[in-house]
Amino acid sequence: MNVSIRPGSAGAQAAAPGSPGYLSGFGNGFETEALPGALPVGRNSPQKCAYGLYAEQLSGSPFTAPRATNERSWLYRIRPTVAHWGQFRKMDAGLWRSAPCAEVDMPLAPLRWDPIPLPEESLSFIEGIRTITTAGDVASQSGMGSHIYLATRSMRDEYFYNADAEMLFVPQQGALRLWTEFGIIDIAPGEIAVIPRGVKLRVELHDEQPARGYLCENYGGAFTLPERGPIGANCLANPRDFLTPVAAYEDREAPSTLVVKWGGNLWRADLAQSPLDVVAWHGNYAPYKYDLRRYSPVGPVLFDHADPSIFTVLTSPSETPGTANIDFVIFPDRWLVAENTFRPPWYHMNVMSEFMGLIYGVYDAKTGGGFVPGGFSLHNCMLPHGPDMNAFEGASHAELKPHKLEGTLAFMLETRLPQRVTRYAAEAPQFQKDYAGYGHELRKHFDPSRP
Ligand SMILES: O=C(O)Cc1cc(O)ccc1O
Ligand SMILES: [Fe+2]
Repeated sequence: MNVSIRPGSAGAQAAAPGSPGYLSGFGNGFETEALPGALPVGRNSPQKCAYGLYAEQLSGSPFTAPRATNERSWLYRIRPTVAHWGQFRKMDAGLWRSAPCAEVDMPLAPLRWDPIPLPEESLSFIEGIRTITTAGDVASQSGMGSHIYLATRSMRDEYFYNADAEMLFVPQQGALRLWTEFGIIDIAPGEIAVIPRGVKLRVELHDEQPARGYLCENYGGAFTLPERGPIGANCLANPRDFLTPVAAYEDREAPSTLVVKWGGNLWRADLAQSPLDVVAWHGNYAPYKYDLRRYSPVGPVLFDHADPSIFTVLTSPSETPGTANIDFVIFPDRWLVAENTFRPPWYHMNVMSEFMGLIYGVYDAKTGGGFVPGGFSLHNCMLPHGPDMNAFEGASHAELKPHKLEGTLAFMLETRLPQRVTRYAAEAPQFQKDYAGYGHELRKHFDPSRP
């Protein structure tokens, strides 16, 4: 295979031999070329591109979107995408579902699952997607899907792109190498990657070790950094920690397949070559990765428990300001210092719907067991939830000296739209039937004679 990796612009992060190189920044206008002079200078569409390449624009926003949300890149490639096009046939989507998907009714209750074990069978990333929840409508470009991926084999001559959604990868076990049209991204648990709508890729397993993780399909507005408001110019997720790959291409003529997710269905066509043939590119519409341990949390330094929005890494906006299509929120290592405060999350009901996962460690609202790494929970629109009995009793009596939460990383996908559970998730043996009643373990402490 002819694979070329070559950092293209000043500012590329130094790459160890064999590892990909990256460009730093969020939403920058990047430029990178794997062969010198492959990028046209000062123009996008020269009469003839260098090296006999084709120019192709990939538009992630309408042409007329305001500058702040206008996203597009120019790709200089061996063949334009239209030449990587075969006879597409609808294929079995396995356990991958898209909204709207009203397969089952679930009890009005908090819902939780144990981790789905990695199977022995051979599963590529695409074959191993199991949808847990869907929200909104893929055709109206609003809402999301939450999935677990289980992968036991690498995609070799198999390529994929998602026309329905931007994809947020949240690995929980095992490392992945994402070979994208824009270059190569390596991610491991603790890191995330975002692949914009329409970007082709194949997913390899590191050392062929099986991998499991969470995948969010974002049907709506592209993920962006939240406003920092009075926090100012620093902390939370800092733009420089987002890494976009330098250009790398495959010049590979071999029988291959391209799977496209479009309109909630999967379609497959045969190709005679790799479509990851982009030799150079420039623009602001590109995949990226981020190490969640670089997140600089800001929180209460005197008393009370702030809203979890202080831990927003990325937000997918809806048309209504402050009302996210999806907020991607994390609960990372941090110091708890608040005085005279019940420090874990409070009991609450929320118009937003909360899907949670645990990458590692213990989540401070659920110390009684049951929410374990690889597991997940759903606290849907206006359904009550909060700390379990163990967490409540512990935090109500704890000595309030500064305490560090360490070795923990939970996350939440919080959407304005109610989430529907798939039949697969409802019937999975990992569904915890008794979780619905955890609130009943909370004892009555009321005593009118003790103010
Ligand atoms: O439900 C949860 O555990 C997530 C959550 C955390 C928090 O600190 C405050 C509110 C909230 O919904
Ligand atoms: Fe919550």
